[in-house]
Amino acid sequence: MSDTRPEPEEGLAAEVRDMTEEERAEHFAQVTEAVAPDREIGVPVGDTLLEVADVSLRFGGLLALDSVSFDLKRGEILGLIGPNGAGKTTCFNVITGVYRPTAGEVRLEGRGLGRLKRHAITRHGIARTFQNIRLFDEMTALENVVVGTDARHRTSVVGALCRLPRHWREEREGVERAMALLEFVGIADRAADRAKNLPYGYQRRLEIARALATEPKLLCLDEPAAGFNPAEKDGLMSLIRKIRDDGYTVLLIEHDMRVVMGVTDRIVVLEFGKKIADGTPAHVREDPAVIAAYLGVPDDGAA
Ligand SMILES: Nc1ncnc2c1ncn2[C@@H]1O[C@H](COP(=O)(O)OP(=O)(O)OP(=O)(O)O)[C@@H](O)[C@H]1O
Repeated sequence: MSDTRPEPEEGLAAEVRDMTEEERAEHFAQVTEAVAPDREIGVPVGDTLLEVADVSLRFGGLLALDSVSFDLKRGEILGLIGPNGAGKTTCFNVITGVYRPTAGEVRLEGRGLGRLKRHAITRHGIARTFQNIRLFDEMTALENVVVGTDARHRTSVVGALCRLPRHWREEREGVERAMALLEFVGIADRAADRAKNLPYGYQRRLEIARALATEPKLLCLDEPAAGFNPAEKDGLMSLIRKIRDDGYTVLLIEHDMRVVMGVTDRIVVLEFGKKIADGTPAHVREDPAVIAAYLGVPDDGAA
């Protein structure tokens, strides 16, 4: 990938490009507010948001997760790494309700997610992106994000069909917030383009915007840097930090060690479905069990 990273001026809607520096600062403050309306900006790493408690998951004869436990603090960027087949995506799938654990429990803000369905888990505040981009190809970038804001709407189907005032207000607010999100992730200049026509890097950012549209407490990113060149990876790292600084908590699966080491506060390492390490990037990098798990993997290559 060579031409997909937004330059500083790229990704901005035309009217923002024409603004003075002061107007832009004011505008971006409003964008930040619109992107995280209910969050305290700049929340410090704090109390426990998510607990993965003794979770096991069996696929037939394969124990894909074996009594895995870790937690995630509010405002933290946590990396989940491990060699291929270690159980990272399975762990995401358990957290987001795709699979139910064979044993153990996932708790969000102390509350077991139990038998909640996927959409209910989204409503409780967990959103994700996918290893293989999943967008509505024929919809515009803006429409893709508006769909995400729908998860928060309170109008009933009857209310929508009867075009009640709340329905219109929510529609309008949804579009405004979606536009702010496109700007936040740096792709507002292509808001009206169909998703399938966007450059690859824009599609990845669009997935993130759509996930943020559900106003998650926890954003789970599954290999967001896959297929990116080094400059694009730098751009992505800045975006992940910006997302955290806006009050979100981030769980990141990523194969690229430079990205993982550069952006996370803490890292959990899985191998063959078991947790083998949990600590700061500096600690994990020196851990003999982690080094052994990764032996033979090139520095900049797959984790
Ligand atoms: N639906 C499934 N049915 C059976 N086995 C599965 C299923 N999903 C995953 N597995 C197996 O579970 C193990 C963990 O897979 P998982 O995809 O979670 O690993 P991963 O760490 O995300 O790997 P990668 O880095 O390659 O994406 C693997 O052995 C995989 O083959």
